[in-house]
Amino acid sequence: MIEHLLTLDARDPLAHKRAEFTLPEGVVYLDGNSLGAMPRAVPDRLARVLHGEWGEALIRSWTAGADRGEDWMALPDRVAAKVARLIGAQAHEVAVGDSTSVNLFKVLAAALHLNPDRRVILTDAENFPTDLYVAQGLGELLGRGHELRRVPAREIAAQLTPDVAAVLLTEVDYRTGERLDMAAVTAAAHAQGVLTVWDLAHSAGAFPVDLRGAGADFAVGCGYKYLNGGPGAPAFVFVAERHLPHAPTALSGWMGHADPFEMERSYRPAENARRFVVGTPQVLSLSALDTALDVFEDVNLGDLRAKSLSLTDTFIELMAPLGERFPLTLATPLDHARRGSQVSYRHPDAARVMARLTGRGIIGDFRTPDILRFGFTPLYHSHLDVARAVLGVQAVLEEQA
Ligand SMILES: Cc1ncc(COP(=O)(O)O)c(C=O)c1O
Ligand SMILES: Nc1ccccc1C(=O)C[C@H](N)C(=O)O
Repeated sequence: MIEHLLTLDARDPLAHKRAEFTLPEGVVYLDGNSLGAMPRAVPDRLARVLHGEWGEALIRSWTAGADRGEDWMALPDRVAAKVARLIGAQAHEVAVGDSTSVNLFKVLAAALHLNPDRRVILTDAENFPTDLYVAQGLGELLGRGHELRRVPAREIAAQLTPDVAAVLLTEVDYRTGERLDMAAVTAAAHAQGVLTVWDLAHSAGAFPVDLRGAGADFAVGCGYKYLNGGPGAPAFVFVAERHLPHAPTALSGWMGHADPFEMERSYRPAENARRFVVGTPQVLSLSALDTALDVFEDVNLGDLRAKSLSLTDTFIELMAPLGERFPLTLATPLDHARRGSQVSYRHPDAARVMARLTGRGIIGDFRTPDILRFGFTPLYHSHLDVARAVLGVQAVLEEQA
């Protein structure tokens, strides 16, 4: 078996990418779906921004290099263009800034505005909490009788009734790693006059996303997971070109204005998705994300997906014998089309198992109530790492038995 894994690693077209990350010795880091590892080039970039651009050039950095598009003002747009490639969007459909939660509020507000005669936001009952809270809060704030209707993900297509304004879904479930069929759900929603809002937190950078191909209306996602932008990295927002002229910005700030330094008395939004940038761009964290995204520059996204599936297949295969000896139940679909880039198991004592695994340097996540979650990152994992992780799980389960 080990020979087979070594052969897979020897043939891995992405093997060289690992050297572009800083990872601690002796750790198998299976938590890039919560906080991605640090790309090696980030500290130097931040040092340049801190000492040169902030320390020396000071206020001039907002506009210095504008002719080459290197000014701080254009930084959100440069980062947006890099994200666009990873999510199958055009650069002018993407904006970067704020958090995923805040961006969710903006696009959901726009979607509800574009579908004014309907009052239901349909969502997966098990959606990530922030998605549920933002939708609930926005509905209450609007004070027009909006209802957040939570149904099991599998029933979404059957629940697209004429009262539904928007469907809010996370493409890859944060607990089980189950991936929804974005194109099919979007087509079904559109057939019923429903707009779609996709949360790509566990998709962007994990595999190629095709928002345009799917015909999606709106999307958001995190900068700090598979995009490796660092803790609290700015998030992204996608608005399909056809909605841009009509999509209102619930938070209309001066940095989303068509010409911020004109200081006009009334708001005139930028024509592109830049209108969804609200206030002053977070230059330090945007710079880290900008450099982190360069890691993807020479990456073929088909290779990324193929390797992700090979890693998760290998993990599932090597874990199978443990499932016969211990109370472990696979929670992730075997079907490739329904899988993201993580594998999860249910275990009655999952919290303790994960604490012990972490103690051994196998870092994954426990998710309430009983989920052991292992995130695989095709840019910095080898098949040998997968085997090390399984040996760690075996040791912990044997210790606990
Ligand atoms: C599906 C999903 N949406 C959103 C978030 C996070 O949103 P924020 O970055 O605003 O905390 C996460 C993880 O924290 C997530 O898993
Ligand atoms: N942003 C965080 C801050 C602190 C701890 C975890 C997170 C996560 O991102 C969790 C992740 N969304 C998850 O799917 O579990």
